[in-house]
Amino acid sequence: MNGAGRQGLRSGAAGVHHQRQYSDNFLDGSSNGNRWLQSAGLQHLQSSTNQLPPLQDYNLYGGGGAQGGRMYRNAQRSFNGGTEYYVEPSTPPGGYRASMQKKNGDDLSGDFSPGLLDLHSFDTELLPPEMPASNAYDGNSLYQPGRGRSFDDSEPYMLSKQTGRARAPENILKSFPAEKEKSNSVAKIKVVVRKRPMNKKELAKNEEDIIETYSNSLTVHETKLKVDLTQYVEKHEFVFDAVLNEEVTNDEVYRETVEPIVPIIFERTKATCFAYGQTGSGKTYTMKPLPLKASRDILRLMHHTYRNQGFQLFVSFFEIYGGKLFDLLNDRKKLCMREDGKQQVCIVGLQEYRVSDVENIKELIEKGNSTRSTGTTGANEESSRSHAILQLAIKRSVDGNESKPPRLVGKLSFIDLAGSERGADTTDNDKQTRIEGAEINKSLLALKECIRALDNDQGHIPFRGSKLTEVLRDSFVGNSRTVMISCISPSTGSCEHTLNTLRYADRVKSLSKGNNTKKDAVSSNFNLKESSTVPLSSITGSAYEDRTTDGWPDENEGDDFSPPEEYYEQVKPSLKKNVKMESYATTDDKLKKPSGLMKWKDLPKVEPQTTHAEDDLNALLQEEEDLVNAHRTQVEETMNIVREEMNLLVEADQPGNQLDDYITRLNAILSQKAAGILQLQTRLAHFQKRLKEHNVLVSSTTGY
Ligand SMILES: Nc1ncnc2c1ncn2[C@@H]1O[C@H](COP(=O)(O)OP(=O)(O)OP(=O)(O)O)[C@@H](O)[C@H]1O
Repeated sequence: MNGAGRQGLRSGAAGVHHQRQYSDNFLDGSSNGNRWLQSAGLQHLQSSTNQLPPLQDYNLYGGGGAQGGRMYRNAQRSFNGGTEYYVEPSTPPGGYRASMQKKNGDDLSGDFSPGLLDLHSFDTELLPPEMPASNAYDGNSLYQPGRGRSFDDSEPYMLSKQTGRARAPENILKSFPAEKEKSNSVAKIKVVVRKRPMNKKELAKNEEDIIETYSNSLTVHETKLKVDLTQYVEKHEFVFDAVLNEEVTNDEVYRETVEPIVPIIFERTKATCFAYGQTGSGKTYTMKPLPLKASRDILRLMHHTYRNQGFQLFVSFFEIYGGKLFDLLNDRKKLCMREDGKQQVCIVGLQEYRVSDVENIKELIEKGNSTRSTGTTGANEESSRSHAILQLAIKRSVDGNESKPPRLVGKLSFIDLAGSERGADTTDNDKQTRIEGAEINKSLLALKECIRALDNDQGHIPFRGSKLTEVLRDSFVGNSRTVMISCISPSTGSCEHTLNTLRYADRVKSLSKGNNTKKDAVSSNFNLKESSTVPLSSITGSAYEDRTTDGWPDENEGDDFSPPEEYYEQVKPSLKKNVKMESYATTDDKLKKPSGLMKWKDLPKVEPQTTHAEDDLNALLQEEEDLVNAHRTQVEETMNIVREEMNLLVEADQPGNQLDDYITRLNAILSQKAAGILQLQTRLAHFQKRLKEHNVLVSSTTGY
């Protein structure tokens, strides 16, 4: 990984070379900075400071061709013609109405005039909470197509065209027992981790599964080298709202993440669900089924709980690539984002479709996916540099008036983020790659900041941090919910990226009020002894063979993705016999760690021979890391403060600006700045003192 290795520590007296990998800088795009601490009485220390984030990169913007995109690239067009459906694009103010029919698999590219989706004028403004019942109308009648199939309330809904099976409304309603109560209990921010199974390549390379999962926590077992070159395992523990292991199906993922927020988007809530993680960790696999499942539930609610209340469902799908927007439901038409006088975001030209049955939605999602994939060169390298955003908007006509455009009630946005490790590519020699890496960095950083602001009910939300957060602006104001799914790969080779992903998730979680996140055990505990004495035999691996050419079972084959029985019989018979559950407290049976192979048994079980000197050095290293982390946080905060100051200056220039208000806010900003600097200075002084205590001399010169 670029920008990973950061420092080493040399113990002169012992004559040994002690190295630790820092892997926390993917967000900063820091390059291969090196720092060498040389232990005291032993040698002096030389430090270089190039590990700081290249701040100027945050200003890089734009660039990028139009070939991004890979979301759901494995999507198959399972819809086989023969089904007629009707899709209505959104009706912009004073605009047009277009309809589209599909028969026998005809292409979807209808004659759509580009719509102007003005999020401010009629979209972001939410309806008042209550609408008089007398004004309610049946939204379906408004767009009842002449031909094609639309939802008819009188018929048993959810009649599957493929199977012809109808589901009884009572059963369906069971899934939403008490929407209102549910909504109150939905956390503002939910951080869920999903671990994917080992794939064929990893198995072929004899890689090990280093992630142990419990119901809401996990442990990463990182294999490291001790000073005497013996291996040991360092444990990193994390706690999240939920941890979903490799046996968890997409259905269960949906139930854990999105299902609880579906009912509350009828209650004027905007919710965002995004997947995050390194390339190949399962973001697309995880995100792909969610919008369809959510739409299905939304339609159920619309046609039962909220029957005849005039709700309508709209779909749009676009991607951000290199800071530019492309409409995935309109031949990758380039879109532009504008801000009006009231600082409301408009995505000019974004096509939005009104949908009334699940098949419509499925078609649109598949169309978007295929547009996305055909827009790429087919190389994953390129595709994982774009963010894909699918939005489901619930609208309602004002006073049942058909001539007026419907107003937004709530919105559910699904975001398949670019591979997180891409953000580290800012050192790449290729300018374009660097720009993209910087944009991804910016997006991830800005997303975290927005979530932080959101959860703290902060007045100022740093949307402008990136294109992604600007686009999602209206999802971060008012009543909103965020679900983050961190996708991780299980294998040894991905350890560093996995830790990065988990640390990012951990930060997001720790921003949340009332979080219960335990810190990464290693970052707060440098007890080498403890991490060395992990009972290696307790680590179980689980893997099973994939069935397709790209190393995975076909993700479209259904949600159930469990290891085939024959895998145990033919591929790893030992797995079945060696099943051994360690006595981990697991509250939820279905999330229990699957039985698996005892791993790392070949690894020498070295008793750590840590000396006092080594402990001291490790302690110093840890403190050094803490200092750098604190510095990083302080830089992030300074950037926010500077943005706030700039806003304040802009406001100060406005006629009629209140001097009192300006003075108060400036005072607050300056105090905040001073407090941040003071805090860092104190920490630095403490670290210097510790270095002195251990006779570590810090030299500012380059020589040893
Ligand atoms: N939980 C899972 N169970 C089975 N297969 C999975 C799982 N997660 C991911 N896969 C498979 O792993 C491969 C990579 O997953 P996916 O394309 O979703 O990764 P990604 O994180 O979206 O990568 P990129 O950022 O490059 O797009 C795919 O073949 C997918 O089917």
